[in-house]
Amino acid sequence: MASNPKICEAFNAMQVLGIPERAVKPALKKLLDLYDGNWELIEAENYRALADAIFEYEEAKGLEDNEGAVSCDESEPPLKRSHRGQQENQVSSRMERSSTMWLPEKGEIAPKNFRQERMDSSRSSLKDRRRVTSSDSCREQFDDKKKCTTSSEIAAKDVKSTSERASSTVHFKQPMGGSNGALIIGTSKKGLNKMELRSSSDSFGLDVDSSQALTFCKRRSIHDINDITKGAENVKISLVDEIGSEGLPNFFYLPENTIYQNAYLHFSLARISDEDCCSSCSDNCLSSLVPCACARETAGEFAYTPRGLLKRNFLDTYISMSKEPQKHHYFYCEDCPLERSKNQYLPDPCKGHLVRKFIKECWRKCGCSMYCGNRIVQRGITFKLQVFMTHEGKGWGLRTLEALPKGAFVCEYVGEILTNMELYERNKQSNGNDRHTYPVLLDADWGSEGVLKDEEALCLDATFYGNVARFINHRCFDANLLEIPVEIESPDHHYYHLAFFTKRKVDALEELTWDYAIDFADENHPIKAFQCCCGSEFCRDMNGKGIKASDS
Ligand SMILES: C[S@@+](CC[C@H](N)C(=O)[O-])C[C@H]1O[C@@H](n2cnc3c(N)ncnc32)[C@H](O)[C@@H]1O
Repeated sequence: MASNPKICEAFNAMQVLGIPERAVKPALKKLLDLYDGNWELIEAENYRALADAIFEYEEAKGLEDNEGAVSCDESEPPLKRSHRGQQENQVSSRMERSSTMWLPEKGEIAPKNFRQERMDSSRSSLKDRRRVTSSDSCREQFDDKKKCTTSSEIAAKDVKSTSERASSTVHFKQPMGGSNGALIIGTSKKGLNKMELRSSSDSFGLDVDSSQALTFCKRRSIHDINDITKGAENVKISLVDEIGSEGLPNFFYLPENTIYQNAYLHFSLARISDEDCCSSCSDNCLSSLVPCACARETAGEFAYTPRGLLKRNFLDTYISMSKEPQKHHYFYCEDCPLERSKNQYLPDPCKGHLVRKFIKECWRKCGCSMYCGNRIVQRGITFKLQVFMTHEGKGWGLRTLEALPKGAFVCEYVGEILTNMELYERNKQSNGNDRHTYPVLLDADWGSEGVLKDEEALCLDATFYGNVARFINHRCFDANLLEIPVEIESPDHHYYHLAFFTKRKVDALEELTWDYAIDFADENHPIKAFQCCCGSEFCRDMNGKGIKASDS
């Protein structure tokens, strides 16, 4: 072990991940050269650059090696010190490749122990592996991550179990916070109006076997941690992991809801009647003396203030609906699409859907401008937000980097638009062991029409494709956000946007949370809810970890 404490710490950090000193040494030397001895860069994000450099070094060595077997012989000379320009080239070529990932050959049957399979195949020949770009099917990637069972929840567990195994195969895995499969929980008087779905995790991994060969199962990140939206939003949204416990989450960033397959959505100007738009308005509807037709949905009053915040009376109504849903109006379907999706032939009776108030924004058939005060949600995210690793064991979370006023629009819940049938099918394929995300049911207006067809009963699932809202964690009762249905392009309410607004002032760096309305006591819940560690003194989970905000 080296005497320099910095080096010792680096070795220790890598050892936790199962990487032996001899593999760390050359890469560390190279990095120190490259960064002119700047340890801060090496230590950042729990030695992420070092882990990456080890991979690069071993990969390069593996390619040089005809057999593909990578030797970790300590007697090997360290890498030649490269010329600075050369190193910069290496860095940029690495960045160019950063959106690629390794996948098994098409048609290969998923091996039971995919980790071992990867180890073997990378040992036999790196060339054998197929390089796939991130534009390849997202689903393929999610399916694959199950096989390359990685997780750093994970690393510790793996290291322990591997040290117990004679083969002493150890794994360095970076998990993704992604998910797979889903299950609908319908809005009921019990307060369940969300659907839950399982997630699994991984990103890339490195395996070391007893023959001392280092092989890698690396998944190139599909994310830019400086801006996970990849330029899709008005603002950049960074991702930080001060704890260093997980890899990047596994999903594709989607700034707008997008149809998965069967959902019936038909936006057309012809379907917007004169009562559903304000074609004779101009500029800013909020400044006219008489509210225009677009305020009809909200009883002739605009929901937003001239400062772009939700008016207090609207906010109070929505807060009351989320706190005491039982005091509000429910609709019971004659033939409930949600129950139908669970059992087509003998559906259970409808459990009830909370009737919600909509906000209607001006849209393309309206005469006003994009700066009209009645266009808030459609203008997208404006506040500085950040995805971060929570300390309470909730995984990734979303926080604001600036103070937010009460009633401010933060972001919408964006995901794939699925029919309930499709979501139910997804859920059936879920292995049920992983972190759930919470798809939402778009049932705010199911009561207003007769029997809804399957393709009209919709939900949003941000598991595979979604925006920052997929990182918003649950908090019982006193969450700082609430979700409001917003009509923009479709007057029929089968489809609408679900927008998050602040319930109160929120401080800079505070985590943003919403109440998923989970009934933790519901034994019949088809998927077991997580153990809640929201920290709220009103936490509903009797089995929760009971971590109060002040404890963290
Ligand atoms: C919509 S995702 C939120 C983002 C998630 N934390 C991640 O890392 O991707 C919901 C999942 O986050 C975790 N989670 C959210 N709120 C939580 C809470 N209060 N306590 C424990 N886990 C929570 C659970 O695993 C839940 O299934």
